Amino acid sequence: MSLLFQETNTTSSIDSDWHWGQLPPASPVLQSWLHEPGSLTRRLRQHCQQFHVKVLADGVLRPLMPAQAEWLQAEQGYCREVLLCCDNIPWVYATSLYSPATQAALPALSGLGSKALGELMFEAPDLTRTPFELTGLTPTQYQQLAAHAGLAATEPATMPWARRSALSTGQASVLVTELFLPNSAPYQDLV
Ligand SMILES: C=C(O[C@@H]1C=C(C(=O)O)C=C[C@H]1O)C(=O)O
Repeated sequence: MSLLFQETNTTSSIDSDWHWGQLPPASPVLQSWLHEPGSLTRRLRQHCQQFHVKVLADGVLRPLMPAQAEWLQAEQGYCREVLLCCDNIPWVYATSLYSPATQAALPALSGLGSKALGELMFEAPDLTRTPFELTGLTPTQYQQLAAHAGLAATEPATMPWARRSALSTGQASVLVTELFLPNSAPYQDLV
């Protein structure tokens, strides 16, 4: 499945191979961020004075790519694209994808605004998540994403890594993809 979700034909998607397991090698700091089991929002808050969520897009997703439709098991879905910012610097580009059934089961998802999705979902005592899948972006893929998300299109010094995992509570399930942006703390021992 692609990293970026198509929305009303306006955004492009980046095809990327997702892997299970211990990727990438050699950086304990990056590993710990990629495998953080708790709320990423909570962890990011610990690294800055001021945390905020910048919503890039929020709405119905149509048409869906086949793999997205397969995951959603629905003809359409909802997609939210955000930047998680620490002291005004974007550290994480995140997308979340969910079906109309999930929206019905968890209506608060629709009114999140600048509240972080993690702050809603991690309140649920029965929250579970699927094992993380990881992928690294090529410089070209990163430039494509940077242009889409309005980020500085500088060549990243290290390969940018993303993770994805589905968060579930009750009948609600949200596929969350998070890309750690270049120059954020997860890469501190790589640059
Ligand atoms: C899933 C979490 O929520 C974060 C917040 C998001 C949002 O507000 O859209 C999206 C993905 C996450 O990185 C989390 O904190 O772990």
